Amino acid sequence: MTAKIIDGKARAAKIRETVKSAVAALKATHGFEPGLAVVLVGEDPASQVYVSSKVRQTEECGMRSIEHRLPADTPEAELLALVRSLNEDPSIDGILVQMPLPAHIDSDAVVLAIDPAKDVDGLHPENAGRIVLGKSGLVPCTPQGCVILTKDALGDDLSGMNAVVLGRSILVGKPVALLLQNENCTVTMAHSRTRDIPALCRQADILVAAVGRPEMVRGDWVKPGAAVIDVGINRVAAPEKGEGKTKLVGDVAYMEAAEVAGAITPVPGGVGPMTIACLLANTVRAACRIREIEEPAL
Ligand SMILES: NC(=O)C1=CN([C@@H]2O[C@H](COP(=O)(O)OP(=O)(O)OC[C@H]3O[C@@H](n4cnc5c(N)ncnc54)[C@H](OP(=O)(O)O)[C@@H]3O)[C@@H](O)[C@H]2O)C=CC1
Ligand SMILES: Nc1nc(=O)c2c([nH]1)NC[C@@H]1CN(c3ccc(C(=O)N[C@@H](CCC(=O)O)C(=O)O)cc3)C=[N+]21
Repeated sequence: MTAKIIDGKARAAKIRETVKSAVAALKATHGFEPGLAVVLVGEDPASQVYVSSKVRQTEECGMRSIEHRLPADTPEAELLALVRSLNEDPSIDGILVQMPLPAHIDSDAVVLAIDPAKDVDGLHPENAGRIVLGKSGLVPCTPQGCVILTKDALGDDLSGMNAVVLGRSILVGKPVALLLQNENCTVTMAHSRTRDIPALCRQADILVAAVGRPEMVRGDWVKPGAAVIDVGINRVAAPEKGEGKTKLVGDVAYMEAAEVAGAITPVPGGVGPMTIACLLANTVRAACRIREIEEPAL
């Protein structure tokens, strides 16, 4: 079997078109443009790339984008003060603080300081709690993207399917597992202490890999016909491209898994672009909820 490739890049472009139309309609009927603030502390090169694409895509959708780049040694108090000023700023509807933060900053304290109504990353305990309760809040972007791509592959009704989620981080693994449970999947969460992960994975109709281990999931871990959602973004050496060259690989050994799976997301071009598209959609949702106006279907 050769898997259908789930084109996250194309799906993300479609979401951005919908967001763009929704933003134009809000401007015409309510006279405002949603605004997103992205905060980056330090000079991590990968983070700089993501932040630049977030800014560009926000503007392409007709929204306002504000970027704050702070030096790596910024005191926690200063970052907290910035977050509070963004909370108060009526031109800002969404706040994203890029993770990870430098070690001297307590990231829990920073997330807690974000107004939950503007928490477009869905990381504030209030939004995290809403997912646990199965209530609608602001849903974290990468997990939202994973569910959309899964439904594209398997159809809207995921009831009764076995899902295995590798990884239990606050940003990805845990919320993905909860969202799939809210879709009536039977969900198993695996992590670094889980026994016999390959056998567990072979039970999965939906296999989500979010561990940050390059190509950890092998072809013989995949149930024939399964949907494989590869969240991992790992930069590894690529000597075949020349000395000192690198490439991006996922947490799944793509070529092997694609021989067995029914559908699979590539890296790059899978979950990554969906994350940013969902961030833009969340910013529009936040802007509408803050103003108590009807939300467009996104
Ligand atoms: N596409 C996108 O938009 C995004 C991609 N990413 C990528 O997704 C990956 C995961 O990110 P993130 O969740 O933030 O990572 P974290 O490092 O925060 O979490 C990794 C999780 O994987 C588990 N884990 C690590 N090694 C193993 C192993 N050998 N066997 C089983 N479980 C293991 C850890 O277990 P334990 O809890 O026991 O330590 C942990 O729960 C990374 O490659 C990251 O770059 C992240 C965010 C967005
Ligand atoms: N508060 C917070 N929220 C996040 O959502 C968050 C974060 N911090 N920290 C870092 C991770 C990582 N992340 C990605 C976003 C887009 C791509 C993406 O667009 N990737 C492209 C290619 C990227 C490239 O070529 O380098 C792709 O997979 O096709 C990847 C990864 C969001 N994260």
